[in-house]
Amino acid sequence: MSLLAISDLKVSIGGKEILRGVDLDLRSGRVHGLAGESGSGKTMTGLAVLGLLPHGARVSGRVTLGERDLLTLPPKELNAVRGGEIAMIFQDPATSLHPMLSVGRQITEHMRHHLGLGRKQARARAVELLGQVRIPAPEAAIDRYPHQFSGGMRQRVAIAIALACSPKVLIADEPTTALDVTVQAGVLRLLRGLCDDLDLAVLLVTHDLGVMSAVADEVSVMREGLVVETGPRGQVLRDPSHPYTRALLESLPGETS
Ligand SMILES: Nc1ncnc2c1ncn2[C@@H]1O[C@H](COP(=O)(O)OP(=O)(O)OP(=O)(O)O)[C@@H](O)[C@H]1O
Repeated sequence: MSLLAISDLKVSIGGKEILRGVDLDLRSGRVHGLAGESGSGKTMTGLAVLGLLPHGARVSGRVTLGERDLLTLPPKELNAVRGGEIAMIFQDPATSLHPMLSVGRQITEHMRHHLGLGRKQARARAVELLGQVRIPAPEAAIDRYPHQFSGGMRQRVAIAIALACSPKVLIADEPTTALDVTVQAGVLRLLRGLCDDLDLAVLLVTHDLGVMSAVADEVSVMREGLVVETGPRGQVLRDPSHPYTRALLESLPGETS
């Protein structure tokens, strides 16, 4: 059964149709890959789920989490869902983390705000989270600042912040694109492991079908604001039914699955 269901999601900005009726189902304990060329609407889909579309965007359709349609939720309730039940990580951890605050502060602020934890409790949980994302020596790492970590470690910190309130859904938008190839696999393995261990529903947005083939259970392919193909990874990547998916696969240099 789907945990988060997106149906007939349409978004237009300034009269331009960006999403033209997107359907996607996310399930707990599954990584759902969302592929497609640049500009196809992958990021907008993630932002629409979180109610973070650019000012002036018009949106219709349904985004249901349990009984609730997130598109019609009052701002206060949506705010509680965002960061609480649904979290997002972005491509570049250098820009999503605050440079002047220690990583511990960034994790604990989030928990104190959403969960109302006390300072000591929040710090203990932050150490635990840093361990969970495999940051070495978490007790010392908690007092460091983002620039004192490598790119891969910074993305792990961003993941720890995203997990702080025990979300059910994690939207990861190109989480390894800005990283050195040597650390990409480790971050993907971490995401896969967290999905399995925490029973998270993960939406993995990427233009990289190689990344997709490494971790996704299901794959959807977007083109020009529509999902043109959805299915189990093996089927979509080995035996695609849509010509656009075939063209994407043919543009890859090597084997994908
Ligand atoms: N703030 C904005 N205002 C108006 N149009 C926008 C805005 N941001 C993005 N768009 C347009 O929305 C469309 C979808 O963009 P989106 O970022 O979702 O694509 P994407 O598939 O994630 O691409 P990429 O892989 O390059 O991130 C594009 O045509 C883009 O030009």
